[in-house]
Amino acid sequence: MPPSDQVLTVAQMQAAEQALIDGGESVDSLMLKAGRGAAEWIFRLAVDRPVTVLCGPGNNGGDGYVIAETLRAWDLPVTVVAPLEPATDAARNARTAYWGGFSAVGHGGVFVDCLFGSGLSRPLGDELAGLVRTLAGTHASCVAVDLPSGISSDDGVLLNEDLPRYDLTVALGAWKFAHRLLPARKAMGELRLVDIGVARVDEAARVISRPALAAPTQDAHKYTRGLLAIVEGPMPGAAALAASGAVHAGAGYIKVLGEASGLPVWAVADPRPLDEALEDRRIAALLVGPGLGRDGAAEAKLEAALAFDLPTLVDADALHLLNPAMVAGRSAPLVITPHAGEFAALAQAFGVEAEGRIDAVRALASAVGGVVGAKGPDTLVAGSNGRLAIAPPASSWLSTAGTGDVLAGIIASRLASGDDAFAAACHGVWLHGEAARRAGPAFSASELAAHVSGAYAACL
Ligand SMILES: NC(=O)C1=CN([C@@H]2O[C@H](COP(=O)(O)OP(=O)(O)OC[C@H]3O[C@@H](n4cnc5c(N)ncnc54)[C@H](O)[C@@H]3O)[C@@H](O)[C@H]2O)[C@@H](O)CC1
Ligand SMILES: [K+]
Repeated sequence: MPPSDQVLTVAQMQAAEQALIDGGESVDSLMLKAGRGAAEWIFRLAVDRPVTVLCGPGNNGGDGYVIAETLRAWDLPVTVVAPLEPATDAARNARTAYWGGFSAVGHGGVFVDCLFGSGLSRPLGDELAGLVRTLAGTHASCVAVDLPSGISSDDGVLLNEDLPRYDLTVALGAWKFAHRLLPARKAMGELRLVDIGVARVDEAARVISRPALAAPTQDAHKYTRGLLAIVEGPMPGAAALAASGAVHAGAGYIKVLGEASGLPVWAVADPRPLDEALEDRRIAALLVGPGLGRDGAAEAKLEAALAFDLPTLVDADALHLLNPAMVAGRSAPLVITPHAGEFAALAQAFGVEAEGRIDAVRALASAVGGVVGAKGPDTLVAGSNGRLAIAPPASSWLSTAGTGDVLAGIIASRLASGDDAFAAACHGVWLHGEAARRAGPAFSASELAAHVSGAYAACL
């Protein structure tokens, strides 16, 4: 089986294919594996309906001829639409080996898009884009092979407007970024992966999967499990929500540095001046930002918190105050969790200029010297060393107020429990997504927090 959690760039995919070719495969043999693997999924979807395969000029088109011939041999009615001649040897060979018919358009059953895959370098011209739309509109089901045509593989950007939605996308050899990132992911329907023998690529991005977490040891006490201190601001509800997320995610003791009115009874308030409160040597990790405000007092609190050089998560309001001087000279782990708006403010404060979202997230992690959890419907986690992880799709019900505070509490709790910063962010993102799945529809942030322990139980 291919490593099903790895996500490859086009360049990494080409290098992986080259490694297979160096090991004795040929492009033609890889195309046969890819095409036949895809044909199996299409056969299941088609049942006995006719199939129209749209074949482009490159190796994605070559896959299309293999698919068409395989389905034809399995007695499905198949036709090929080929607006462009094959332009690679492997695609030409695959076309020669196809014994079925051609037509200008097909209609009825299943449309299989093999026009372009990872080699698409520019938007589809009007004629080709129109053909894809027509075929999608005249068939009951649509399947994309490797990628829907018109999508940029490395960042999931749509190169054309009004692209069709597919029922199934069959990825070949490995996931590409477009399979995991919006807006492309929205167009793909169900995702399946065909094994062509691609090996593990060490430096590849990963999809975040269920972590293996430990239960407290027999001799554990609240301090060995980790004391998380949350810096309170003028909006204490946010700190309380973060505390609720944190208590279910591993830390043994949650302290709120402030007046902490309205806190749950299990959280301990420390109303002393922040400098004094931070002297507590038992603090294993700090969370600063939720409900902090953005005024001078908030800035002073953030500065004081970061100066203690403890494992720290900076979130929410504090992300609008963070600047390079505050993180210079720190050596303890740092995690920041900006949503898109906070990310833009940080990119400006840290002078980050990058082309696409992935490069920008990596560049910010490097500039901050920590881990960035770039929150959104397709959350990315980047380490300052270039490591990258992508969250699995999560419940859209997470789009409600306070869920970010809960996430901050969960990740900070993992930091207090001893996870390294990258693991804390990945584990936290997974627990948060799983808690949302368990919470079902239309939950409040506090209900979400209550489901974190169930998500944790799934990791034991
Ligand atoms: N390289 C390999 O060993 C394998 C590749 N496979 C398939 O090969 C695909 C990649 O093949 P290619 O690199 O040939 O790429 P594509 O098949 O995506 O097509 C690239 C071709 O289309 C042209 N092109 C790009 N954008 C265009 C546009 N907007 N309008 C018109 N022409 C355009 C390019 O000049 C090139 O000739 C993968 O997605 C996968 O389906 C699989 O068969 C497995 C093996
Ligand atoms: K395609």
